[in-house]
Amino acid sequence: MPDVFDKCRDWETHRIFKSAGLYPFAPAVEEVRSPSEVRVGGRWIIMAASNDYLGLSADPRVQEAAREAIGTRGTSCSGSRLANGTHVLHLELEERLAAFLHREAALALSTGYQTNLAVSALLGGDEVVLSDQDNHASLRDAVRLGGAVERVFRHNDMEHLRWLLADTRPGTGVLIVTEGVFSMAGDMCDLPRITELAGRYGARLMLDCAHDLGVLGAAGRGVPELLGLESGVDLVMTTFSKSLASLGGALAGEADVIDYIRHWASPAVFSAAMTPASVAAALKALDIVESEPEHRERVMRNAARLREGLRDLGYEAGQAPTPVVPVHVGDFMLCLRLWRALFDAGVFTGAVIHPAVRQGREMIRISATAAHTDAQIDRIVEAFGEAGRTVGVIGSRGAGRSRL
Ligand SMILES: Cc1ncc(COP(=O)(O)O)c(C=O)c1O
Repeated sequence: MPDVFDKCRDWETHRIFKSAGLYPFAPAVEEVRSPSEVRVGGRWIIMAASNDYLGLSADPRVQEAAREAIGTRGTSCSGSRLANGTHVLHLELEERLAAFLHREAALALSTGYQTNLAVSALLGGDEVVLSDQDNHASLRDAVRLGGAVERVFRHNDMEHLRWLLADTRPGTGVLIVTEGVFSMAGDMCDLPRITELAGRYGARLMLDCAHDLGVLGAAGRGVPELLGLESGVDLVMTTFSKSLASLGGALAGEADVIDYIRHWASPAVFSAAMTPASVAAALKALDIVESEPEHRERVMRNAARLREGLRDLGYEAGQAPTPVVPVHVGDFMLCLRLWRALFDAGVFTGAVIHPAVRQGREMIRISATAAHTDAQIDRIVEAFGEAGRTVGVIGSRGAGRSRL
């Protein structure tokens, strides 16, 4: 009989990563001086891969809120939300989020991944989900868990989406699922067209705002606020692990829908509630998002400075004004070599390879944060110059010589 463990013993990616000195896949952080400076392998280097966009994980107010919650409520809720795990803090966070997002209700779960999985409660065999090709794995997994039919449209291809809507049997419930800011390439969905199509065909729209909440829009409510299209989105999802400097996630929408998910979603029913420290940190970070727009302004300035510097070197660094700056490489080994050269030059970026992206779409992903100083942004750019020349992805004179 074949051994189900056999495949684990000698798989190619594993071998490549080990030989590149990248085991287990990314180096472990030993100490954190700030969200933009960490010690790895005994060296202080610039962190350019963290999704702590507003730099709030280092904010003394957020840290104190987490400490206080541990002091008064302990380290764990030790039970699911439907059993003993709901504390008044969870309810406060849900009420605050619902009010912030101008929705009737919200449900907070222990990770963003689980939050997306919880949408499976809405998705039975009779429903069809129309999903962008570049959607996060958790959104794709939710459809599988629920058992709905998934039809994938080419990334941001609105004509393909329109065709799929027109091709769906009349009377079928349809949920369009996409992301405000796409997690890897940092581009935005075409929300004006999507909301128009959803309205025209009577489909519901769910938007994953993991990477835009707290960052985009005058008040930080993400892409729907930025584009003035909040009423066109039926279900908003966000995580707390990025701008809100914590761990967890939330769905916000109509009260009946949120209650239904709360009761029927396995990830909500069969998993422990967010820890008190995570809830308290997210609540405090939300206060800061609501009252201090300067952090948003700073991260967007840093992202623009980074993009401009990379373009001057000859890199194509994404078009959208978001904190996620992608450097497309398009080759697995080249991506790892560039990542390694950047790391050796003192910059910790994200090597984005399959399965995080489709094969051939490999990239180095940089996250700008409000914590980066101008000097750090300039050093990141400089490192891309050095590393790019070492690996041969840009020419010796930089601009205009890029092979990317
Ligand atoms: C678009 C998107 N949705 C959901 C998630 C899952 O969130 P979390 O990591 O907080 O579980 C992520 C995380 O990377 C993401 O990028």
